[in-house]
Amino acid sequence: MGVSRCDQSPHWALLQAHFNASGRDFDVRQAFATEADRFAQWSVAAPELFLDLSKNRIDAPTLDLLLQLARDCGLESQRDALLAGAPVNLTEGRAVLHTALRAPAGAGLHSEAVQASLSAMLAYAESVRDTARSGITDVVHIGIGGSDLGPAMVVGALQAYTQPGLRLHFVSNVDGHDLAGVLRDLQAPTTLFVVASKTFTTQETLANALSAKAWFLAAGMRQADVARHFVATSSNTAAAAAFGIETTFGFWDWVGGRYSLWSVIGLPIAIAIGAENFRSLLAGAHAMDEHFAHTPLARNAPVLLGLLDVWYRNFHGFTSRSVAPYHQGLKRLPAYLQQLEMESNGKRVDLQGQVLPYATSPVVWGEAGSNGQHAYFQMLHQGTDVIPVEFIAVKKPNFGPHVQGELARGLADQHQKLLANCLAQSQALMQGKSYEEALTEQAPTASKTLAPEVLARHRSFPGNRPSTTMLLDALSPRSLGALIALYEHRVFVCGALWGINSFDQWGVELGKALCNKLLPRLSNGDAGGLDGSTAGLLQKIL
Ligand SMILES: O=P(O)(O)OC[C@H]1O[C@](O)(CO)[C@@H](O)[C@@H]1O
Repeated sequence: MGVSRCDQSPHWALLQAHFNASGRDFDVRQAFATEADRFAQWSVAAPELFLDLSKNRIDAPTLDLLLQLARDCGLESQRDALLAGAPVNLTEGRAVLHTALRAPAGAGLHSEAVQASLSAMLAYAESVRDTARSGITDVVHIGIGGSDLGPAMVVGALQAYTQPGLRLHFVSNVDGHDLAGVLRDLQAPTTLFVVASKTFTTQETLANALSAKAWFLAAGMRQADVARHFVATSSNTAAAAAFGIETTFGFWDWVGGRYSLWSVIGLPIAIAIGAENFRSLLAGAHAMDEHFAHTPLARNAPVLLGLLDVWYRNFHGFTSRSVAPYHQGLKRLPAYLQQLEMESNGKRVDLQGQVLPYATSPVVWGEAGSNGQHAYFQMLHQGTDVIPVEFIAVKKPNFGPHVQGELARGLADQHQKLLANCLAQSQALMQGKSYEEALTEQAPTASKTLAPEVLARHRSFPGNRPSTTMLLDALSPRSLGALIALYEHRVFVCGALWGINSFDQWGVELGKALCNKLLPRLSNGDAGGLDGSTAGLLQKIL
């Protein structure tokens, strides 16, 4: 049966009944005790990564119902429509075709245009990388949201693949401290600015670009130099030209902002890691696209993750999910995922505009491990909320060619510690520590005067806290491409079941409009007609 929303499927009610009967009390520890092959049953090999779902509150009957729910919602036909370029972004009347950007030459939609755009962008990136000829030592990428987070996250993750002597900087915030901090150590003659904005109307980006240009000219450069030192990436080439930028790498309206790192918006990535590595990034993502398109739902990694998200959000009522990448290079991944997931699925009406009676996007948050362990993991282990955690571990480190000898041995040892920490955290979340165990334990730092029973209650852990572990062999352009595409498709799966448009972002418009109205008041001091709080704050600022 085909329904446009998950709650219209009979399996929605069946899932609720199943949750009430057994799902609520599901204990992962018991599941491991009774299912000898639980790890094998609940792990999946997908391109470039291995997914261990076994520490989640899931069993075969639950998955079966979730799969039936997905089929009722037409997940496969919705996926096929997305990949075929149907206008699935209903409210903007657009196709959503980031997958076409990573299809091999000759395959995929718009292939000719995509390959031409890619080749031009990569050729330019290579010319910048030829620092002896280009004279460029620093590239400042100016953009925000989807025109910043993806490139910044990928460049950070692939540091080991970057070229010495060519530094990438990312400026996004309208707060001038961001640009000022970056410009402090730069020289105008050796700096290239890339102004990235799909619409080329974004306040933050245009303000930073104007200030960057003013700094450039004030440093003794001529107007004629601007052409060589400022380029743009945008789907609004006319606006970029009107802004005074001669060279713009264009792209299409069917590339959503938060899905745009695969397009010319990825220029800083290509400058950082080179054309060949950029193509590997695309190839890794394409491999995941193929997995998503052709693997049966029950073994399809993004589908399984998406179904688990629905199970946790709509039945268990978990309000957030924490992402813990155990690789310092992935420290910006949580921020990137916040836009990908929360801008995509932070919606409250269905495709017909009807208010939804169920929850959609969870809060997504996190920090690189092991740092997070010393900040918020206390709450994950003993707090009152259950928050599923997603661990990302990388088997082999790659510190770069400068790491040799004793340092290499020391850092390899640190990597073992990192992996042990990662495994230990998911183990501790699941295992917990019973009151009885805590009672029998000696804790050297514990109070000697407090009753042991009271102490044991403070020192016990409930356990049964769910987690997923994603394992990558190495953090390479290819594996990172696959990882990002996995997340993109998982977000799509959730949106498809929830019956929402995952590809618009009207929710950010109101704040933008009000900001434009407030801006002159900060100069003229007029607080007339404002609400009491905003008027009061304005007067305090002035
Ligand atoms: O690339 P642009 O057009 O400057 O937009 C930047 C970002 O602003 C948003 O429109 C809203 O925050 C995002 O969707 C987008 O990624």
